[in-house]
Amino acid sequence: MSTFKTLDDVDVRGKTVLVRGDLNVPVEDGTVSDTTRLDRLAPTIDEIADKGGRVVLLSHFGRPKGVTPEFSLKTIVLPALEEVLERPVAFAADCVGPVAEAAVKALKDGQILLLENVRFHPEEEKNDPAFAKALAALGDIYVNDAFSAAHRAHASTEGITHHLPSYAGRLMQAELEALSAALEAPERPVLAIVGGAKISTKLDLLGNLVAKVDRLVLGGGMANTFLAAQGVNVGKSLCEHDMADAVHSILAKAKAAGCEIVLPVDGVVAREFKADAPHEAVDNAAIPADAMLLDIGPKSVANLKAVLAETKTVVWNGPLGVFEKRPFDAGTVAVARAAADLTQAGKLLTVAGGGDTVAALAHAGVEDRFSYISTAGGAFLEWLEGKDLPGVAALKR
Ligand SMILES: Nc1ncnc2c1ncn2[C@@H]1O[C@H](COP(=O)(O)OP(=O)(O)O)[C@@H](O)[C@H]1O
Ligand SMILES: O=C(OP(=O)(O)O)[C@H](O)COP(=O)(O)O
Repeated sequence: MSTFKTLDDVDVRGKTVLVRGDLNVPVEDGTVSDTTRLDRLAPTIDEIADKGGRVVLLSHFGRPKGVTPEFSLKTIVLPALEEVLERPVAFAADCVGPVAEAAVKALKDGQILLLENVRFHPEEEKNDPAFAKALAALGDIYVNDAFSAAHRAHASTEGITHHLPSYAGRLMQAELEALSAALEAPERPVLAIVGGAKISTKLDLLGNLVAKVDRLVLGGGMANTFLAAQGVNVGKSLCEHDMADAVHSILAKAKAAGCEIVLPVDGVVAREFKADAPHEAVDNAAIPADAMLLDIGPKSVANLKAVLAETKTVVWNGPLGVFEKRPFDAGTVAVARAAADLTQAGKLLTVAGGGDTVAALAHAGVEDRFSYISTAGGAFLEWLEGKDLPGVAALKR
């Protein structure tokens, strides 16, 4: 199998290096609530800058529809990045065209420039060849250090590699090595926990994941979507009602593969999406039509603790509830701590990842008590399915 080139294979001195990072960090109250993705990207940026390369950073942030100030990388992410790097980072208000070109031209050896959100151009997600070429025109070489976005065949992760010598960054290398070491031959039973808010974009991967794991526990908006597809009235909960067919197809695949799907049996509901909103725990059959499920309930937590006790390997992406708003963090925190305790007792191997998942595990105080924490969520699960991730495959070409 051909493998990719790394920073060991190139002299970056005096070169303009386009570095694709994943600066899609969780934000709470106008600040970055978890800097893990920045911390883990920093060694690649430092190495290139210290060797005299000119670093031009490319990233997406959120899922904007066109240019929206709320998704600018300038306001919240840029200051956090400068703090992590402990060096100044210049900024250009566009990632292609004259604004970007002028900012790149002004860069000196060892300096760093961040370009505005690549998703402000719809051509990014379409992997438009002309847009990929325009990005590539800004640099001499390309380094992909965004493992967590490697499941996307976008212009800044895939298309650009057709135009520039391409290398893997240190985080990309480290993630692939760590995940292979932990999960190449996992001890069974293997349990996957998938929660969170990204539903339709993660449903596809569940269909394959059920063939790889013995049990699949669902929480968050993903669980709501499964419950609704099975006729449970989930009220005003986060749910993609039009995904019922996809859900039934996954349930059929799980059955054929002998994978047990574990859904919540109860939930914590509230009528307002805010911390300390009046709330109650109810069984699935009693979810009020005007309320939202914001966490799994105590019976579901007890179930999951029992399931964990008979599991050898856990892979986890997506919080089980709205962990950012107390007390709706309780389910995620309880399950995370139970998994961490079993890990520390040497009874369980735990691998978790995802921007918000890492923030949730840090909130639970267990980020150092899992076996491995990945910066990636969806990408890590797709890697686990055995898929050749487009962003990684492009580096191997
Ligand atoms: N029941 C729920 N209702 C609404 N949002 C939820 C629910 N459960 C979890 N979430 C939200 O899901 C988000 C994380 O989802 P996602 O982006 O898929 O995870 P990750 O970034 O780890 O891959 C969190 O902001 C959390 O508040
Ligand atoms: O946060 C990310 O993925 P994750 O939610 O699976 O951890 C990546 O930045 C990819 O973002 P996307 O799912 O909008 O392509």
